[in-house]
Amino acid sequence: MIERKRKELKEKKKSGAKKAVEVAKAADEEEPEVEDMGDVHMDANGNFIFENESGDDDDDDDDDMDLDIGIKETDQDDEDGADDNDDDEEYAKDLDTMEEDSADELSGEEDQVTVAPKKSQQELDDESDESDDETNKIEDIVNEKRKAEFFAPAPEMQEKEDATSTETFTNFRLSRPILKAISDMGYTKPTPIQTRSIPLSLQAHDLCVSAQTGSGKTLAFLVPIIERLLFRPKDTPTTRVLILVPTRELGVQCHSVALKLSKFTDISWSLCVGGLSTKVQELELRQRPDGVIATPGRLIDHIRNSQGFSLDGIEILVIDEADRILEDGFADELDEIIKSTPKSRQSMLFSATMTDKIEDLTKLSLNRPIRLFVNKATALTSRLTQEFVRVRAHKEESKPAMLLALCSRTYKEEVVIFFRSKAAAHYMMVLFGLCGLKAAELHGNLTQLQRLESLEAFRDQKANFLLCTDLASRGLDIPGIKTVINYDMPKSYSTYVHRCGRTARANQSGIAVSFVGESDRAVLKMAMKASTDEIQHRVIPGKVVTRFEVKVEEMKPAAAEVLQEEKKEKEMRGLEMKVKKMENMVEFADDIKNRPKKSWFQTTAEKEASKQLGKDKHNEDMGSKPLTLEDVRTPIKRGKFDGLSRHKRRMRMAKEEDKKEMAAATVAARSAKKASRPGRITTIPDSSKPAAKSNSGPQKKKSSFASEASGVRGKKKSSPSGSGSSSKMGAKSGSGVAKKKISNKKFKSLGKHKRR
Ligand SMILES: Nc1ncnc2c1ncn2[C@@H]1O[C@H](COP(=O)(O)OP(=O)(O)OP(=O)(O)O)[C@@H](O)[C@H]1O
Repeated sequence: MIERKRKELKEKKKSGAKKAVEVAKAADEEEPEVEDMGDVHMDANGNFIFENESGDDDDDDDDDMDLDIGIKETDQDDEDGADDNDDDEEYAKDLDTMEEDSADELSGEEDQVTVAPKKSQQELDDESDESDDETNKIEDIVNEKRKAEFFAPAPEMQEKEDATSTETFTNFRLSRPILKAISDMGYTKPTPIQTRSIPLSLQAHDLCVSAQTGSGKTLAFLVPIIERLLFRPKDTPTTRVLILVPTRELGVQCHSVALKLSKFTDISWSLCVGGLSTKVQELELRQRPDGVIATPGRLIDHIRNSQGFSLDGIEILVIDEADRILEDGFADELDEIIKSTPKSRQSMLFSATMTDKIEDLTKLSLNRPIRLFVNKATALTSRLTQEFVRVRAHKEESKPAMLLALCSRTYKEEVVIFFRSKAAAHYMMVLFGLCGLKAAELHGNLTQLQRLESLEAFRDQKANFLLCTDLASRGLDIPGIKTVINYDMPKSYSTYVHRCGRTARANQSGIAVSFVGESDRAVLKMAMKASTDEIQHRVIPGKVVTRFEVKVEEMKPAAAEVLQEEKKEKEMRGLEMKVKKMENMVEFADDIKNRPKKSWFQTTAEKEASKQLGKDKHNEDMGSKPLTLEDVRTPIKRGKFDGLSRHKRRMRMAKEEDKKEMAAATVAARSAKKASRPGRITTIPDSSKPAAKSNSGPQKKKSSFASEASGVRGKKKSSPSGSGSSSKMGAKSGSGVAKKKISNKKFKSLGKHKRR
């Protein structure tokens, strides 16, 4: 009796699952294409067309990733030899829960925020493709050995975690003027990284330093530099210190801290970054300032073209955000800079995501550097709350509405919002303006003046929102930023760390909210793995999103008008500049002819290639094989298994081999069978038979965001409650239309083994 009942129940669930699969599949086929933000254009109807500016294709790896909710996992269970019915039951359970928890069904107007259950480190490690890879272990051992040879051992005291407790700045035996400046700036105790690195830096050790964002690395390198500069020989002015930074804004910021710290000294600093007057910088450099803070490109320009300027006297070189400068297409510039400085210099590298890869570091000709990794376990502080908002593939176009909902209702001030492209940031800036939200933008399409003005407006709280690209992701220190929103999730975890690090700085707390789409799960997974704290899942009620979608629709014509006007203005400005240039060429013809020819470090094409190289390398997520510019100049032939992890590559290769063997065996069996048959006399084609149906069409993958975000994968048997928290997470759709959209019409028509 019990057995019969159980069977009936199973049958019922099974048919329910199939029905759900059908509904989901049908909805899936209605899904619109995912919109990719890029350059904004307008069509004849005033609708916006986005062109992907970066040319990046997010979906490269999707085929290789286990992304599906239910379906893929069901298939996996099949491979494992699990019971078919159980698979369907589990899948049905997912879908059922999703219907219950759909964001559309949220009763109030309030967002729903729940804690995503955290996976144990063991579970996450087990999932990792390469964690149990024997070859990796050997590689790790070899790498560790190489590192032990390359780095000098850190002094014992450096390992103490509570190093700050009794330390004060006076313990470093700093000179009075600098202690006075520190006290003037309001600092009483050094931060852990300052405690550890300042004494070593004062002893002129080479350093590779990694410490959390906002932990005071700038002071950690500036204080000992200024202290040492106080004792410089003063007979001939020489530029002894060079600080390299990746962005102009970071240069401006670092320069301002250096000036404050040197306030009571006679130490001079010069700022050499792009976008500011080369002439003024040239004049300053001629005075041989004690220290120069520079971006690599502008510095090269000065080395080559500013008379009398050289790096011959450099005694201390600092590379801030060193992993960025090492990876981001700066390779050739960095080479030239390193070659121009004396080998005897002291070198210090700083970053929150500092690489300790020997291949990257050897080119800097470091002298047995000491590696200081403070809080190595996580580059993000525990004072940061991480939230994720799921964006389903078919709801990508609702992102502007979701963002406006978030910024109008929840996070209303001191918010930095990151976009993948300049155009997307600007488009949103227009929408924010039309909505009456006070915003400023910061990206590479602005002039340097506009960039600095935007920063100032945001700093002075004249703007509540700063809409920016990754230009602002590193190093910027704006006190009081409460929230960081990743409108587009970055492609690498290190960028995620730096973006989130714009908040929760210097012992303050902060929130990072990320819109996570189907292609962003790799970074989400890494964030979950790296986080020692709870991660929240935010759901914006469907009706709220719909309301803002209507608003966005209504604003489109006005936004189009604004963009159109801006375009015209830009064209006018371009024309004016051309006219001015021609006038100058006529007026100063002699002068121009007699000027020494400027030498450029890279041609525009080479710069582009270099940039692309940087992008690719950056996206490799802390890099693996060092690429050369040549790799970019000559198109790389991609192998069949390129880009796959070793584990996946081996799986694929094994599968292919199995396939080949099977095919060979089938052919052999067929020909043996054929050979044993008596020979035919004639063959009559049977036109009445229908052609065999092909079921080999491409298979669309399904989402498993819920399981990723909740930390529970598809084989829900591990959940003791049996409720399957993954299904719960999945149900809380950001847009609240979960039940409608997972379709399986196409799927249903196929046999289960053919689905695979
Ligand atoms: N000893 C200190 N005591 C209190 N606050 C400090 C101290 N040192 C630095 N700060 C403050 O901490 C904040 C972050 O410092 P800083 O910009 O140097 O961080 P960072 O580690 O370089 O961050 P990022 O990795 O994002 O570049 C600044 O606002 C700075 O004023």
